[in-house]
Amino acid sequence: MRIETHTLSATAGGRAILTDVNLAFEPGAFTGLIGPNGAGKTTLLRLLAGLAEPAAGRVTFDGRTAAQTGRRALARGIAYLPQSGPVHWPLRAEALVLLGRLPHRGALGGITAADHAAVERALATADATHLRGRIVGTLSGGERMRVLLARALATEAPVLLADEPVAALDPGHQLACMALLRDTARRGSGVVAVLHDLTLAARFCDRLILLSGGGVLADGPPARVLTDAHLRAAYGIAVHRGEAGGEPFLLPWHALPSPTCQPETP
Ligand SMILES: Nc1ncnc2c1ncn2[C@@H]1O[C@H](COP(=O)(O)OP(=O)(O)OP(=O)(O)O)[C@@H](O)[C@H]1O
Repeated sequence: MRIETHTLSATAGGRAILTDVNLAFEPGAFTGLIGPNGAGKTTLLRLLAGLAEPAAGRVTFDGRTAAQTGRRALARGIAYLPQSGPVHWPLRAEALVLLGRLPHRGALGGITAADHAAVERALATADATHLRGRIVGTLSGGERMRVLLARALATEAPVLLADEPVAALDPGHQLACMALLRDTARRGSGVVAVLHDLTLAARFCDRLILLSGGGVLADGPPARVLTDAHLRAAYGIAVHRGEAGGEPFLLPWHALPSPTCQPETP
């Protein structure tokens, strides 16, 4: 599924968050959505998922609006992994993952062998099989995130939108999760993830979109987006750069006084 935004604008609490955003997301690419706190990453992701209405402009899914596509087709086409928060439902992890299969069920349809197989695959892929019997509310932040990732994977949708999927994970699971998202894109899905770790973003993503100042400050391959000038303008930081095994890495090194944010002019 190809998702496009057309002169998309978003407001929240009476304030403009994003203005005139034009982007296209193709199948088979892993895109990282980066930018400072409050830049509008979650806002954009929810619009891409058809979960929110834009203030102006529109989002299309294979050329059609959310209304034309229909709620059920959207739910089958797009898996949305929200930012991790507490889960208060007294639900076992396996039952939560099974909820990812809901878009595939008919009005009176029961759980099929295909649903069970998809849940098994998703639990294994997210390294969450051993958590299947646990009550979700008792899981640690990282365990909960892996179960929520399994729920998104169980949908087996051609698009996966993930909001800070690695924020609560330990370094080993961060690397595994980023590799999993990249592999999911390699198999043909469109994957978009909100990320704060710039080194992980640079290493694993095909494309980065840097949001800042109400719009897209930079969009392209990681090396073109993560320049000193862009990082200074968006985050107000200077970075330390290096290389390991032929791959570049960068570490946020120190904060600079008063960043200025200017969206890129087309
Ligand atoms: N319901 C709301 N009412 C008022 N302001 C809101 C509402 N929802 C979001 N905002 C504001 O919109 C801006 C963008 O929020 P959003 O969650 O998209 O940012 P973000 O880039 O994902 O940030 P973070 O990196 O902190 O998660 C923020 O300033 C936020 O406070």
